[in-house]
Amino acid sequence: KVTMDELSTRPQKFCDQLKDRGVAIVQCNLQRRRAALDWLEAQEGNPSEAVEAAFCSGVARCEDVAFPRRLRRIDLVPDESRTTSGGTEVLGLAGDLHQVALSCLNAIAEHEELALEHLVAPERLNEAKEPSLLRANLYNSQDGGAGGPCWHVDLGLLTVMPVGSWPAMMVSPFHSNVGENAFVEELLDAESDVLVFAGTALAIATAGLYTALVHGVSAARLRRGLRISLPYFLRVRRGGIIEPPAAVTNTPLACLYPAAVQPGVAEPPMLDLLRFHRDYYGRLCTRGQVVSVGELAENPALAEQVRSNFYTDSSSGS
Ligand SMILES: O=C(O)CCC(=O)C(=O)O
Ligand SMILES: [Fe+2]
Repeated sequence: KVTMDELSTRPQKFCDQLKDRGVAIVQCNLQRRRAALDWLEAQEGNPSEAVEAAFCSGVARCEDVAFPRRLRRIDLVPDESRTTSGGTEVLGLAGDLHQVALSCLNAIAEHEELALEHLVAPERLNEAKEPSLLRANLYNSQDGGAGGPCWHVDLGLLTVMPVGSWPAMMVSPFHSNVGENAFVEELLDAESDVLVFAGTALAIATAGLYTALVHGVSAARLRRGLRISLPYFLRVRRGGIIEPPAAVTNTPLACLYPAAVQPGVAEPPMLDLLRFHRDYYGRLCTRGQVVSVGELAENPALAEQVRSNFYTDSSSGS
């Protein structure tokens, strides 16, 4: 386990763990976790408008989704301002996890001598399509788990995740050194530890030095009752441009797993993610079947579907 102090004093320890196992464990302040879970649990049956109304505009979004499985998602961006009613602990937790995520990103930036900090900035939900946010997933135990574990990678730079109501997340055997236990949350002290792992954007920004962790959620373990998980996603800000590290510009980035790479658009490749991944992985990924970039390129009908149906952003231009 890595302490918050060690992130700045011994960044290599954290970076080695992340690279070797695909996931690192960081000890931090999780005082608000329990109260946040309690508050969220009470929101299960509330109308989504009522959940959002507990926060200032642009801070919360509550959606009941059916894909890839039936669940309620409460997204919260860290925000200093007061809640209008309740929800203080969960908003505070979002802020705490954001700080942990930034410290982790800084450790990578320092150890790898890469400029990464400029890629992130606080944004409200109405300012960016997919800003950095805390996502409370409220899984319905009636779902049945027909979708299986829904293997996927997260789209952002880093995901920081405390233990949910109980451990159910599995890390995939695709990652080389994951170890014996696929249920990595079981390695955590719920009161003080978070899992940290990379998403697609970090894989691109480091030219594959760090790879996105393939993970999913055990359907069997969701049948125990209402389970809440609390991942915090640190993402590239709107307009943030990732330039692959100079030393490795010849790496064929398209093979690093990211969906948003468009080979040959610029030399050396310049990538403006523009929140493409969420659409790609979140909507085109069926039952964990990630569509490859090559497949997209060879299938004009699919490409057109992505362009016209998913890749629209009326507020674009910044
Ligand atoms: O619920 C979990 O444990 C993991 C959730 C997750 O992977 C996600 O929301 O991207
Ligand atoms: Fe995930």
